[in-house]
Amino acid sequence: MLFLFISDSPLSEYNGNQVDVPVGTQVAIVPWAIHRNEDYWPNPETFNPDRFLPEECAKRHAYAYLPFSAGPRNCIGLKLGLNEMKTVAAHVLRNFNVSSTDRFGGCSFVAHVTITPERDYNFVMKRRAF
Ligand code: HEM
Repeated sequence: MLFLFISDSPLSEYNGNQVDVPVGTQVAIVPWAIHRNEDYWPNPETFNPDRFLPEECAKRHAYAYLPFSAGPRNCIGLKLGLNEMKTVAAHVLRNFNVSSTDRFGGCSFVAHVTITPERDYNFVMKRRAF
């Protein structure tokens, strides 16, 4: 799926395999919107890691999930980034109980180069006893 922003016209959505793009068109691919498209991600705001089971991934369009972009100019740090995140998450969760009074549903975000929380969120980290 490709979202086209054509000049100042409203967002148009295209669901086929090819589209004619007029000269001068600015094209923006919006992963935030793609990752919340109910056609690919039912209840998109629900935390459901099972979405990423191999058999579930096989059912989806290859470009339905684009955190590292796709194609010849995708992120060269993809594997390093994923491994770093898993390593940090494993170390933190192994050593700390993490809680928060903030709820994800109450979060709001602003669009910068990357999408950023609008404000700080408080977490409590208590070292786990072994
Ligand atoms: C969670 C971590 C990361 C995310 C979500 C991420 C995401 C992305 C995305 C979406 C792009 C494409 C940007 C575009 O369309 O122009 C990109 C490109 C790139 N990323 Fe990452 N990235 C991450 C980590 C890293 C790391 C760890 C490195 C290097 C060690 C890296 C190096 C690059 C480079 C060099 C490009 C440009 C590739 C090119 O234009 O051919 N990224 N990244």
